[in-house]
Amino acid sequence: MKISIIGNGAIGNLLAFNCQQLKLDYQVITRGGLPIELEVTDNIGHQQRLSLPVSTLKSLSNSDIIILPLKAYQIAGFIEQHQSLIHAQQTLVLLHNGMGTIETVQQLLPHNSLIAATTSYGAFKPNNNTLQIKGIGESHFGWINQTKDCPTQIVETLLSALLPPTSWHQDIRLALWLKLAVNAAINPLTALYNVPNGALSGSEFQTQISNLCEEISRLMSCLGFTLGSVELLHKINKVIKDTADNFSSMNRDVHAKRRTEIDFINGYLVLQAKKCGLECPINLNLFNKIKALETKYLQ
Ligand SMILES: NC(=O)C1=CN([C@@H]2O[C@H](COP(=O)(O)OP(=O)(O)OC[C@H]3O[C@@H](n4cnc5c(N)ncnc54)[C@H](OP(=O)(O)O)[C@@H]3O)[C@@H](O)[C@H]2O)C=CC1
Ligand SMILES: CC(C)(CO)C(=O)C(=O)O
Repeated sequence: MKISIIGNGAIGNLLAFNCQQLKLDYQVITRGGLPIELEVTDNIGHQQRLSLPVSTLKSLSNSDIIILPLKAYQIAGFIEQHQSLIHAQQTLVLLHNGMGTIETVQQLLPHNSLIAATTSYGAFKPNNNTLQIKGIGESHFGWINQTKDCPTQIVETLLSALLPPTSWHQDIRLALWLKLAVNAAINPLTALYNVPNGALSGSEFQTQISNLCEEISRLMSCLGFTLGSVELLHKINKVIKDTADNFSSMNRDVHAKRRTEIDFINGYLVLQAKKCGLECPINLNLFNKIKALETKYLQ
């Protein structure tokens, strides 16, 4: 069973490193297809060199599983552009922060097996040849679509080995919503105030995060997910504590003047609230503020 990893981003390189350790058959599909020598520092400081088996999109069809560890805003473009290279026997795996891409991929590739996933691993790519594994997290997977001939057990075993510990969910959406809530609180606040995640435990942020949890909990309940705002706050504060020294991905994106994933995080929440006929002023305010920042530097 061959795995294609799309892109040599931070999470893509982490997957490649793990494939290599597990001696799996895999290829990394990059835009240029040029060779990449990677120096990997693992979470306990050990260093290893790795020559990535890089291929171009022409080789995409020679694989059984296609993992898309891309930014949420890159998913639709990738699938639209390369749809003709993907055949119906291939299983796609969406692995990104934020929500809103599943529907798009299902529309574009209705006959493929599809898995949605989320991970709390930490990976940092300071340059094209360096990967720093910052933290061993946990990963959640769930089938969105399964074709008749899909080798379910083999796919699950491979993916479970790649980002352990792994949980497989009958309905992945609750796990995705939980991660969405965590990102909706931590990412925009750390980006707007330019602080590490741990700063959000301060009382000046806790009232706003608590109000945000009430907003998200109300919305989740409208969509059929039961999770009280206190439980949500507890989960967010655990991530704040566990990743206290880290700067969130949105903080880093704003710092580097890159596009953020705000449309797929607070933006997705605002859209869903509208559909439910609910107001979500705190999410909307965070969304507008990040959009204003982004618009200024992306012009
Ligand atoms: N890094 C982390 O620790 C974590 C990240 N996540 C989430 O995982 C997702 C991926 O994050 P991360 O790895 O950090 O992001 P990166 O930006 O490092 O990785 C995305 C990679 O995909 C490449 N890419 C995009 N489109 C294409 C394409 N059409 N063909 C080939 N390559 C392409 C990008 O190349 P280019 O730069 O040229 O566009 C880039 O190298 C995000 O949603 C992030 O929020 C979740 C948990 C932890
Ligand atoms: C969980 C969190 C907030 C960790 O920094 C993250 O996923 C991110 O930075 O995008």
